[in-house]
Amino acid sequence: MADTASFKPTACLAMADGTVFYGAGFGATGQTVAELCFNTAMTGYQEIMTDPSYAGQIVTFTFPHIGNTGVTPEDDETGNPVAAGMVVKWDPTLASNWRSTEELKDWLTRTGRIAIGGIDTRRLTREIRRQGAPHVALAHDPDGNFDVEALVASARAWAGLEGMDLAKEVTCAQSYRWNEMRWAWPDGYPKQTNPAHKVVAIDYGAKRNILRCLASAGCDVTVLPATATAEEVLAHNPDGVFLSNGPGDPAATGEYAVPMIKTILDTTELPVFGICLGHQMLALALGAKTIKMNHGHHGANHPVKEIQTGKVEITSMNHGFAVDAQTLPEGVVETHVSLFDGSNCGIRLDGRPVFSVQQHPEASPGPQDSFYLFERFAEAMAASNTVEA
Ligand SMILES: NC(=O)CC[C@H](N)C(=O)O
Repeated sequence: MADTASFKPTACLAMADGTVFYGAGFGATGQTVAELCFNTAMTGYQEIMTDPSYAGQIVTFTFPHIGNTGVTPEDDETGNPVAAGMVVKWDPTLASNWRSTEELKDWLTRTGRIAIGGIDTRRLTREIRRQGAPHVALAHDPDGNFDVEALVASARAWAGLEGMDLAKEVTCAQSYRWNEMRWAWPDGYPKQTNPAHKVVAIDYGAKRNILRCLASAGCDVTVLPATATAEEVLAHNPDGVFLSNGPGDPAATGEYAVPMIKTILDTTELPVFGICLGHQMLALALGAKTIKMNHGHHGANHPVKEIQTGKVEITSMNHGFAVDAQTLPEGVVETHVSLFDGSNCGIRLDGRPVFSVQQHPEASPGPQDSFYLFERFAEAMAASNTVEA
């Protein structure tokens, strides 16, 4: 048995309500303040940590074996981890995978992300559900010196994600082209050499695998920064416009993104497809409202029903806000619904090739049931090109 009497914590997680968890720190030292969420996926901790949608959030992993596949640059959803920190049950498992190029611990240290192990993640998850996405301070000090009152005070002082636009911080600085497709054995990521559709993708914090799925569905993708105007989008003469996932409050990001989306909808007949934050902002542009959820959806096995077909897809989810289906105006149809809590998971504009979903059809990590949505977008672009011709 471990000698608990001599255990000296090297990390501390302090919640705004005064609850404190002690554990063993790893990764970077220092402290950070963020919203705490939990993710139930059994694989893909690297993709989760590098998903830009997690800016401003610390992720509790409910699956206990974290670290066992190490880290490889091939699995990054963007350059570096974006989530503010990591909470796990045990010390990270040593990497045991042929694709791994670095241990999880070393990667977190190198990229400046704080982690805490040795936490009763089941108890913590119940706390997150009870309190509803609590604000927390996470500190890692190898000497174990913590000013707990100051940590609690900084968690209390943090303004929270509501009203926060984080897309501006994680979007690309300049536009770029993308032609890499989905992973295919044994070649890794093949290139799309014969694209059929020109797509402008707005990067509110886009995951690479979304861009890969677009390329795999036959798209030649040009990625533009979050603040791109409708004129800048249309200057590329696209066949369709894609609105990406991203962090923060859709209403705050929508202050500049929604007018752009509205102009595209009002002045063109172009197909538009949105995922997650992109879905929420399309809904705002169509006149609906978004709401903050209690503890959100973060996992890789969330059942979503497509209302028209009754078909259920198992999906990847990562959101803390949702479209309020009660506020959808006439002409906007609810297409998908969460079977966990009935929250809205998809909309379409009646009679137009304009649609979006809350789930992550690119998975990464997670099941690929929803890939058909990329094909649907490609089909919509093919159909609208035929009409023009
Ligand atoms: N994955 C996302 O795009 C997340 C969207 C938004 N930031 C939310 O938390 O709901």
